[in-house]
Amino acid sequence: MLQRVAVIGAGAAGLCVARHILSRLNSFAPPVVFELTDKVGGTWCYDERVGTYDNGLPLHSSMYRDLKTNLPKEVMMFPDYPFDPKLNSFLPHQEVQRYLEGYCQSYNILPHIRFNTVVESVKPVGMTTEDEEPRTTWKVTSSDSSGRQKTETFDSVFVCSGHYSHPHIPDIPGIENFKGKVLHSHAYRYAEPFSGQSVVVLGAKASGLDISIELAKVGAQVTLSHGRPRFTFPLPPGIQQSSPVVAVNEDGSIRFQDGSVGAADVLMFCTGYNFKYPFLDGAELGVKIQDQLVSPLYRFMMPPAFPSLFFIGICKMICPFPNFNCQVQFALAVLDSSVTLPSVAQMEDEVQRELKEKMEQGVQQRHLLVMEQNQWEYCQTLARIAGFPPLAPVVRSLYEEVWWQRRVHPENYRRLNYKLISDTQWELIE
Ligand SMILES: Cc1cc2nc3c(=O)[nH]c(=O)nc-3n(C[C@H](O)[C@H](O)[C@H](O)COP(=O)(O)OP(=O)(O)OC[C@H]3O[C@@H](n4cnc5c(N)ncnc54)[C@H](O)[C@@H]3O)c2cc1C
Repeated sequence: MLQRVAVIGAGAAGLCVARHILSRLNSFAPPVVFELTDKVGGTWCYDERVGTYDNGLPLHSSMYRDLKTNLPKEVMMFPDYPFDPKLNSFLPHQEVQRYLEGYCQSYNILPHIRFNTVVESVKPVGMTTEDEEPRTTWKVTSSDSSGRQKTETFDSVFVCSGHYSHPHIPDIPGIENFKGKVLHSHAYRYAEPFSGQSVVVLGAKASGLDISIELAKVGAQVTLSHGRPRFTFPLPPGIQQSSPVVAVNEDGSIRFQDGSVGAADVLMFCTGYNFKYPFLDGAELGVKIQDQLVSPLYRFMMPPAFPSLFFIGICKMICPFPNFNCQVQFALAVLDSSVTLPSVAQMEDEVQRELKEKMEQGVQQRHLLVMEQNQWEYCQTLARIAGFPPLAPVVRSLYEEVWWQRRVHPENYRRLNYKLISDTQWELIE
């Protein structure tokens, strides 16, 4: 019997699931992709509004107007679907959106997407038939734009709802005393309104650094406050670094970790996002869903007790599209039984052992889903077990080159253009 798969979200991850299911129609029925907005692309759909949509749901995308990709298209692409070769390596967000629309068209995914439809609940249901092993099916309840609710049954569910939508705001004692504007990068769209203002940007990862540079360009005085080693590369004029903000004093002034005190018009939190899956009951799945961690997940995808529910793209600091592509192929190999999983107890043990090892190495709980260097071996392992082609070594080497360029020239690295010349080599082009 063909398996019925529900996909939550039509961003890059959900589209990737649909694309691979549609190429395996001997084992799977065409997927049902639920998408709460009226567009594909998720994160890459720029929306000038902030706050909520007309239907009152919170806005999903955290995209800002002038964002350019921080990965070159040569490594960012799905390995089986290149970007237009005429484009530069680093792209404005509109080009990524166009790319995802093209992907959708090429694999004829559009007819399988139910737009303006929000998944409200996903529940496992035990099912036993006479001639089969007991297995789980899933009841998925969704509601469309006219509020009509529908519950349908699926054999598996792919959670592709993204994790850059729910702002993480660290607890800062006295923040209620701050007299200026407080916002999170989720609600940042462009720099002009901050011209001439003093802005303390909290956090210096990708968004913190990029937004600081945008703000400085329009004449804001930026204090980039972070707990990382002080950056030694030149920052543009208008940006100074400081230690983390530890409190806001009663008079509204800001206290930093090194004891200094400052004033600002704006506090801009570039402090990342929380995991939130309002349609899942973690306890029922044996999974703890915390702000910064979802665990245990076998191979960073499946709750051990429910290996027909898959989280795609949950890890941080990865090369997203290639990573999704590996996870999806692995997950489908599990579903069509070309991969046999260990027992539930063994999967649980393995995840707990890995978590324990990381904590013993000093990894903080909120960083347990950060993959960074381990992502390549992870993808390699998925490919080996499920028998699909591994990522070409050039993806890693160019990714690492760009990573280094970004650290040294955060303002200028996007001017470079690259060309892949083989599976193992790239070159810099004029
Ligand atoms: C500011 C910013 C810059 C980035 N820059 C880069 C970059 O340069 N290069 C790169 O490779 N990656 C970048 N990323 C990472 C980016 O998030 C991933 O590349 C990728 O787009 C994530 O895709 P996704 O499908 O997992 O999630 P999303 O793109 O977030 O898609 C999730 C989809 O699920 C839908 N959805 C959510 N909940 C429900 C529900 N209950 N029911 C139905 N639908 C639902 C949403 O509407 C959305 O369409 C960036 C991220 C951000 C936030």
